[in-house]
Amino acid sequence: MTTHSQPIVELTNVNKHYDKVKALQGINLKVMPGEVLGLFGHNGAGKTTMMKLILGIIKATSGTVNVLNADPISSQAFESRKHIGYLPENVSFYDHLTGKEVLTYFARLKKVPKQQITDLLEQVGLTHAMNRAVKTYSKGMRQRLGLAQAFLGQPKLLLLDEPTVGLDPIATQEFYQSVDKLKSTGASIILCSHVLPGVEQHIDKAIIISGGKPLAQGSLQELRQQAQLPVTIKTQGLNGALVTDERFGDFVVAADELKVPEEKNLEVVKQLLEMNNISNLQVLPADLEQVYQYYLSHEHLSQKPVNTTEETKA
Ligand SMILES: Nc1ncnc2c1ncn2[C@@H]1O[C@H](COP(=O)(O)OP(=O)(O)OP(=O)(O)O)[C@@H](O)[C@H]1O
Repeated sequence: MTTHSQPIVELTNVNKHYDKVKALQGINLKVMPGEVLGLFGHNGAGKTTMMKLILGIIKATSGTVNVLNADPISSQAFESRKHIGYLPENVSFYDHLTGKEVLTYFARLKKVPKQQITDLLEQVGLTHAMNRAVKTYSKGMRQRLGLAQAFLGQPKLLLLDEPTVGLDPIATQEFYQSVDKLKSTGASIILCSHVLPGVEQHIDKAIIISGGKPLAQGSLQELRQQAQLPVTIKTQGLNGALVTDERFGDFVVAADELKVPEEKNLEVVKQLLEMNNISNLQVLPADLEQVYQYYLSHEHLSQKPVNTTEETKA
């Protein structure tokens, strides 16, 4: 039985080569129960390869893969596979069926009680459209139907491959609300994407890969600390006083904006608050996109991965 201290997914020293292509190299990874991992990288970085290894579709060239206490390509994985939900990239359904019929079909395949169908349609906000043909659905509605499909059988592990590609900002937000709801039932989620805006608040930790190699992994806070990215402070009301103030000479990047090393943040905020005419102040830590850009642009400097064994949560 899976206890709370055991990882749901564990990859140890995993390499995957397709002939001469080293699709993954030296991957070490743990995903704990109820944890959401973001898997980030450019096209061809190795994200889908990692998903396929976890699903047991392909075999690692070397290293060990353990998913729900089994090697996903072993015969023992037959049982554990029932507890895995998967939303592939570019999900497609039988367009002439209704949303409810699509889910009924997958529920029968997965041997899941029918009751779950209406519950899940409600959870992803598709109750109003469940009797309409899928061909009338928007891209966002199809993605949400895909998520409901992936969540049939209350999986302990959910794999989402580029789930928000092609979704507008509102649909993306709605999609993540559904993910959060499903996460609250205790499932672990691996979410792979190269669309970063909006993901940040929905993940517990991230791994950034490039050319099959891990560049960094850990909670966002840990990644920010490792990268030593400055905090942005935006001010209002100072009318140019920032630029002429010698104390801020090293930090000013615009008439009302500073970039300050994290350890100086508090000191600078105190100084700013004492200035005449300050009417507002915003402190913004580096976001996921900046963290991602940092690690990719410093790739040549990071010969070895950062934090490959940690499993702390933010
Ligand atoms: N079956 C295969 N045979 C040969 N090479 C492959 C195969 N599958 C993937 N690759 C190669 O492995 C590398 C990683 O591919 P992968 O599909 O995992 O990347 P990805 O990060 O998912 O990319 P994308 O964001 O474009 O989907 C790429 O160089 C790709 O060309």
